[in-house]
This record gives sequence, C-alpha cells and structure tokens, in this order.
Amino acid sequence: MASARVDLDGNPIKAMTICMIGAGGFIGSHLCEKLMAETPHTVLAVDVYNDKIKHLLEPAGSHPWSDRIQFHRLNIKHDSRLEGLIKMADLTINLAAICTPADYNTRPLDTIYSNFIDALPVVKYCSENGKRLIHFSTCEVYGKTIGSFLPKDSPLRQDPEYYVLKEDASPCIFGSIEKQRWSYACAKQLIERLIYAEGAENGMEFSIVRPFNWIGPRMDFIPGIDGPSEGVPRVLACFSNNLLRHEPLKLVDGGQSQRTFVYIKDAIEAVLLMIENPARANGHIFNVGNPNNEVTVRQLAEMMIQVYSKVSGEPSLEVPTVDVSSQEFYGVGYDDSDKRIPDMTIINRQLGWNPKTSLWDLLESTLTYQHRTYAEAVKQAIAKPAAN
Ligand SMILES: NC(=O)c1ccc[n+]([C@@H]2O[C@H](COP(=O)([O-])OP(=O)(O)OC[C@H]3O[C@@H](n4cnc5c(N)ncnc54)[C@H](O)[C@@H]3O)[C@@H](O)[C@H]2O)c1
Ligand SMILES: O=c1ccn([C@@H]2O[C@H](COP(=O)(O)OP(=O)(O)O[C@H]3OC[C@@H](O)[C@H](O)[C@H]3O)[C@@H](O)[C@H]2O)c(=O)[nH]1
Repeated sequence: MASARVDLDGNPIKAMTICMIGAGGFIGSHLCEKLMAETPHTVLAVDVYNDKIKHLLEPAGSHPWSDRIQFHRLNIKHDSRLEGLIKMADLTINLAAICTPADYNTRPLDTIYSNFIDALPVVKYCSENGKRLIHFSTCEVYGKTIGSFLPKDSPLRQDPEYYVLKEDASPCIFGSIEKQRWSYACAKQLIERLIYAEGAENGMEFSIVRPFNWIGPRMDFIPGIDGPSEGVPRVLACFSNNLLRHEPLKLVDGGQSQRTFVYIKDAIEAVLLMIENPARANGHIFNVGNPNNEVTVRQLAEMMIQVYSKVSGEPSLEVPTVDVSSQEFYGVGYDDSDKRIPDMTIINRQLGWNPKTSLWDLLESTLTYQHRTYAEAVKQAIAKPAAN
C-alpha cells in the first residue's frame, strides 16, 4: 500500500514522523484515524487527554498501526519534553487551543495564553530546528464582514466583494477591546503573523489552516455526560444536547448569524493533502470550509431538529426553539461574526481540494453517531434525580 502512494506531482510519498500537538481533540482524533488507516506515517500524539483516540491506542499492540502511534501525555505550557518530540519529527502539527466561544469572554486570559503564548515555543522549536509546521488558526481571524458595516438596505451587502473571505485580501475586523469575544481571534491573528514572519525572515517552512466550522462525530462534549454539566460547547454539541434531552434549541440573539459548515471527513482530506504536498502547501494560508453549506443558525437548528427526528424515530417538540440573548447565554463581552463564506481559490489552486458532503448528509451521519453514543446515557442521567 505505502509504496504505491504518490503526491499531486506524481512523486512517491516517503513515510514521515509527525508530532501532532492536540491530537486528542476533535480534529486531532480524525486526523490520527486517517493517518493510521491510509498512510505509512508515524504520529507522536501529544495531548493532556486521549479519550478520543483510545480506540487507536488500545489494546496495545493489537492494531496494524500500533507501532506507528505513540501517545505522550503532556501539557505544552510547561513540559521540557516538547522540544525533543519536535526534533524527532519531520513535521509538527499544532492543534492545541482553547477554542470554545463560551471561554473567550469569560476566560480571556486563558484564551490568549492558550492561543498565543503557549504556541510560541512550538514555533520557536520548529524554526530553530529547521522543522516544518502546520499551524491551526481559525476563520475567526476575519472577524466581521465589511458588508456588516453597510446600511441594512444597501445593495452592496449582496455583493460578494463585501462578504467573501479571502486569505490574501480580506481585512481582519474585530470589535472593541471590551468585546472580549475577540480575545481568541486576536491571539490567533498574532500567532499567524509571527509564523508568517518566521517564514519571511528565517525561512521557516509553514502552512496555516483556517478551519470554517468543521463538524462531525466526537466534536466537544455533551454537558453532564462526558463534560462538565455547566459547560457550553460549540453549537453542534449544544444543539445535540438539547435534542438528546428533548429541550428546545436555544437561538442566541434570534439565530440570525450565518455560518458555513464542512464535514470533518472532507476537511481532513485537505489536511492530508497539505501534509503530503509540502512544496505546494508551504508558505500558504488556507481557508478550509464549504461555501455551499451556508445557513443561518436558526436554519441549522431547524435542519438538526428534522434530521434528529428521522434518525432517532422520535417526534420533534411542538415548540422546538427558543430565543435567548447573547448576554444571558454567553455573558458580558460576547460579540459575533455575522457571516463566513470562505474563498476557495488558494486551496483549489495549490491542492485541488473541494468539499463534497452536503449539510443534510453530514448532519445525518453526525446525529446518527450522537444518538447511538449518547441517547441511553442521557436518558439515565435524566431519570436519576427523579429516582432519588
Ligand atoms: N473545529 C473547528 O471547526 C475549528 C474551527 C476553527 C479553528 N479550529 C482550530 O483547530 C484546532 C483544533 O480544534 P478542535 O476542534 O479539534 O478542538 P479540541 O478542543 O477538540 O482540540 C484541542 C486539543 O488540544 C488539547 N490541548 C489544549 N491545550 C493543550 C496544552 N496546553 N497541552 C496539550 N494539549 C492541549 C486539548 O486537550 C484538546 O484535545 C484549534 O487550534 C482550533 O482553534 C477548529
Ligand atoms: O446553543 C447555541 C450555541 C451557539 N449558538 C450560535 O451559533 C453560532 C455558532 O456557534 P459556535 O459555538 O459553533 O461558534 P462560532 O462559529 O461562533 O465560532 C467557532 O468557529 C471557529 C472556531 O475557531 C471555533 O471553534 C469557534 O470559535 C454562533 O452565532 C452562536 O451564537 C446558538 O445560537 N445556540
């Protein structure tokens, strides 16, 4: 299998060692799965947790890939083993971050440290040791669209020039400092600028990924089941939790914001192309999203309600959604991106990648997984207090 693999220019792909930081998270778990199942590469998986990749690690020695994945439980904030792991690898992929919006305005210091300060040594070790880096940034670095500042009735709001987000042309538009929502985006922007400067001044080989709402199985947690009861995950898990508990889905500020969602399995294909085509990927910033899957958050809720009813066989609630203010839901200092359509020119040109899965299809497979994984545990958790 391995010897037949070629890159986009027809050259054989050599097996490499990848230091993957944040490998135990949502994206990391899917990337590890893909690398183990379809490539000859070795992964040094770094994280503080490994629950989401346990199926790849255990039982020890039992998988065809067992000698190609090692888990290193370490916190990159304070662990001297990090440099050694980066030195052992050909490529480092940094996914580690606090990346749930509920944290940005309530734990801004942790958010800024996690997304900027903690990423600094990773960049430094890569640069000093001549190692390639793929760093995970975010679509949030674009902030708000130019169009959102135009008068509500301006026809220019319909012009893609005013809303499509382009890596090499769009500005990064954040709110004021007291809108602490932007602490995450701002920290990600600064680390992007630092990596870019390491490339320009010191010749570091890098690619920056800007994911546009990747969703799928294993994203975040279900509060009170495999995460804190009071925790607020990203929207897919919030809405899944409401559906599993037969509660109305909460629409923040009426659910008018727009998002494009891409299936995790499509997006992972793009990352694999970056890993295996360094000559095409180095020096670039890549939007990775699905511009065809745009909905308002309200439309997402409506579609998830329909899909969940189909996959669970349960009827939907008579009043399936409820509006909540952002202050009530996220607290003071929240703000939002109005619209996120990725321009796909660069990733198309460099890597020939295109997303395939429609929003309906990706929700169907994801909610089937959510139902199968959590429905019973949620039922028991709901029944418990009544029994006491
Ligand atoms: N999922 C998306 O749609 C999306 C969108 C935009 C950006 N991103 C970015 O992609 C990256 C991965 O996102 P994800 O969705 O997989 O999030 P995730 O929270 O599931 O994964 C992040 C992982 O990093 C680990 N981590 C955090 N701090 C660490 C530390 N100090 N030491 C060791 N491990 C640490 C966490 O334990 C977690 O397993 C993040 O940088 C995020 O900002 C994701
Ligand atoms: O229960 C909920 C949860 C969320 N929402 C809304 O749904 C939208 C999407 O919320 P998400 O939690 O997925 O977070 P966002 O899309 O705003 O940001 C995310 O996207 C890019 C990544 O960098 C991060 O993973 C995260 O910041 C927001 O408008 C939010 O206000 C609800 O209406 N109800």
